[in-house]
Amino acid sequence: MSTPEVDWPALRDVAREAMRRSYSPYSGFPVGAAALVDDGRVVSGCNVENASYGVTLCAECSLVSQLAMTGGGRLVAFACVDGEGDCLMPCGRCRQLLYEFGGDELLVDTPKGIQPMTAVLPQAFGPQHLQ
Ligand SMILES: O=c1ccn([C@H]2C[C@H](O)[C@@H](CO)O2)c(=O)[nH]1
Ligand SMILES: [Zn+2]
Repeated sequence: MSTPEVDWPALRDVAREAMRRSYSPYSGFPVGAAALVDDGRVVSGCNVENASYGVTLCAECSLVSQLAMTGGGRLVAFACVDGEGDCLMPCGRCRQLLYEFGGDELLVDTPKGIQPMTAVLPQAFGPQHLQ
């Protein structure tokens, strides 16, 4: 899929649905994430917090778990929303997490428009560096 057809409004809606499943009693900051997979599947996730705050899982963690558990594949488009349903940038750790499964071509919904991972995580470290 070189220039993937992405239904961004639909992907954002899936992220908003996922956000409603958030377990975030400590921050009060629910997050939902959704991604299109190269076989047409859509995977999603929400943040899951913990009384030991640092153990918290970002929404992207649950998304990549769902990716693996539903058959793997490559991420081609990603959207993340906050509790208002507005576009949210993934944290630094999650950019790395997404890079593993989407690489440079992964398209990310940002407040500045749709951007490739090369803009979201420039000069990324990835599996290619372990060769
Ligand atoms: O990329 C991000 C950034 C933050 N959060 C969550 C973690 C925490 O539960 C809350 C506040 O940081 O937002 C995510 O799920 N993804
Ligand atoms: Zn994160």
